[in-house]
Amino acid sequence: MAKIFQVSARAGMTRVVEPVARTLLRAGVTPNTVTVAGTVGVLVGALGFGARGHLVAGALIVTLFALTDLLDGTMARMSGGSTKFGAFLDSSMDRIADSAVFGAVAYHLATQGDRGGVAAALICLAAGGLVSYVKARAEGLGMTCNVGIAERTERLLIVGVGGLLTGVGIDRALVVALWLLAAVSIFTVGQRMTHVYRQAQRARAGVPG
Ligand SMILES: CCCCCCCC/C=C\CCCCCCCC(=O)OC[C@H](COP(=O)(O)O[C@@H]1[C@H](O)[C@H](OP(=O)(O)O)[C@@H](O)[C@H](O)[C@H]1O)OC(=O)CCCCCCC/C=C\CCCCCCCC
Ligand SMILES: Nc1ccn([C@@H]2O[C@H](COP(=O)(O)O)[C@@H](O)[C@H]2O)c(=O)n1
Ligand SMILES: [Mg+2]
Ligand SMILES: [Mg+2]
Repeated sequence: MAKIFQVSARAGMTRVVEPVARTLLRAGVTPNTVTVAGTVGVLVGALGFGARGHLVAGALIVTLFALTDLLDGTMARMSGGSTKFGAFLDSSMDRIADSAVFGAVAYHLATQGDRGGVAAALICLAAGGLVSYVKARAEGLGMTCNVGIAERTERLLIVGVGGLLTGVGIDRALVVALWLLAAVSIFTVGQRMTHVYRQAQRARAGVPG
């Protein structure tokens, strides 16, 4: 379900993303520059706005710059220049951006004296990092781990919608979204670990694939 959403959302964005990617390439901008600039934009939105309680502005700025994550890969593919370093940079910058988003949310809730909300944000921070780590470790060991209900896009969407709703006055929306996200992130860690366990078992038994 999550995969279907991601694939169709990505397909829908292609018509917008490709012309922008072409224009940037013509202007001499490299995919790595877009990767880094997009992350800096997310940091500004999360730390400069979200952490200070400007939730609507924070969510909109983070959304705008998070979407550039679709642009760098497209630019790399268009220029025939997808690189190992680019893939490494993209994934590493994603972790920095995600940490800033959940760190900012935790900080904001701490300034409100909402200890439960801070706990939820910290669980999301840790569990989201684990979701990505388990995949990276599996891939490093030559396995695949492309599964899970709460991949990066879903995690950002859940916290973004929660932040936006609280920003327009629905007080508990952000904290409810964080507890929901904490639960689905932990579940996703379990899904990914189970997936890797099964692959390792099949490999030990000599089953191909
Ligand atoms: C206090 C302030 C709070 C502010 C919070 C705001 C949060 C932001 C709110 C919403 C943002 C939604 C935008 C989502 C854009 C996400 C873009 C994205 O991630 O695209 C990349 C993704 C493919 O990922 P990559 O291959 O580049 O990265 C992989 C990923 O990092 C993996 O992580 P993992 O899943 O494992 O944890 C790594 O493992 C892997 O190594 C790495 O390569 O793209 C897609 O797959 C599909 C793109 C879907 C496009 C989504 C479109 C969303 C449509 C509209 C967005 C606007 C909605 C507005 C909602 C309201 C928000 C305010
Ligand atoms: N600076 C970059 C960024 C990405 N890539 C390549 O694109 C893949 C990710 O594509 P997205 O559309 O999801 O961003 C990544 O794995 C790299 O192969 C790159 O080469 N340089
Ligand atoms: Mg990208
Ligand atoms: Mg990325």
